[in-house]
Amino acid sequence: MFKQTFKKFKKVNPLSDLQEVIDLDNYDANNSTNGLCNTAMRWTTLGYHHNWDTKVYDKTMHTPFPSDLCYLSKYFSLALGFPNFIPQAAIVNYYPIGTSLNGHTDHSEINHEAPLFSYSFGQTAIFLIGHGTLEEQPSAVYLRSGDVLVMSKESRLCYHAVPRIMKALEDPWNNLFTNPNEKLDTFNSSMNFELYDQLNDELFWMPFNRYVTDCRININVRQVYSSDR
Ligand SMILES: O=C(O)CCC(=O)C(=O)O
Ligand SMILES: [Fe+2]
Repeated sequence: MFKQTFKKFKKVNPLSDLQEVIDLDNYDANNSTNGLCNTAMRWTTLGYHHNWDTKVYDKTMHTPFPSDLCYLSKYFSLALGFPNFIPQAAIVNYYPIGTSLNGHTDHSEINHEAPLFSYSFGQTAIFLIGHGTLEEQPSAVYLRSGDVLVMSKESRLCYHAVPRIMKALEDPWNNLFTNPNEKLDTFNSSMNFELYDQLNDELFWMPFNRYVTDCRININVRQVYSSDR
């Protein structure tokens, strides 16, 4: 998934600010910079692309939604009582430590009944979740690597923000792949085994590991329309 967003979507996605996050084509394991000393927040979009200028999803701007992210989101939506959820669009946010995201609501989707699923990887975020107006006090929660946040029902249209990315106390992303039996988990039908095996290859994993050592990646998945179009 990260490889896809770093490499493929960087090239083909017209609505992306993904520059110099990791240059996989020219990555040099002995060079400590490799575009990683990036201080700005970057983003890219998947599926139906959100146009940040017009704030609408343009139906003509569509690229296939990644199947692994689709399976994952359907798994959570089914388990949490939203069996009709259709993953149609995602925003991938890349946050170096020290960056932030201003308060906003996500209301550009036509369908506000469907939940929004948000996955966090790498460094820890302080996430503020507010209410329907800016007058009410928000609550603060940590979003750590592996956390899944669901915004559904009344929270779907609430104000939220990421005021700070902080250094995580642990790096669980580095001990995920030690047990081969993990391959037999729930997702094995949707897993890309070739990619999974590459994760044990230190050279393959190194650029991603170096990136999440100082940065956070958030992927948030939305249903835009009422049905599949
Ligand atoms: O990074 C996060 O946890 C939130 C991102 C977000 O709110 C958004 O992309 O709309
Ligand atoms: Fe948001």
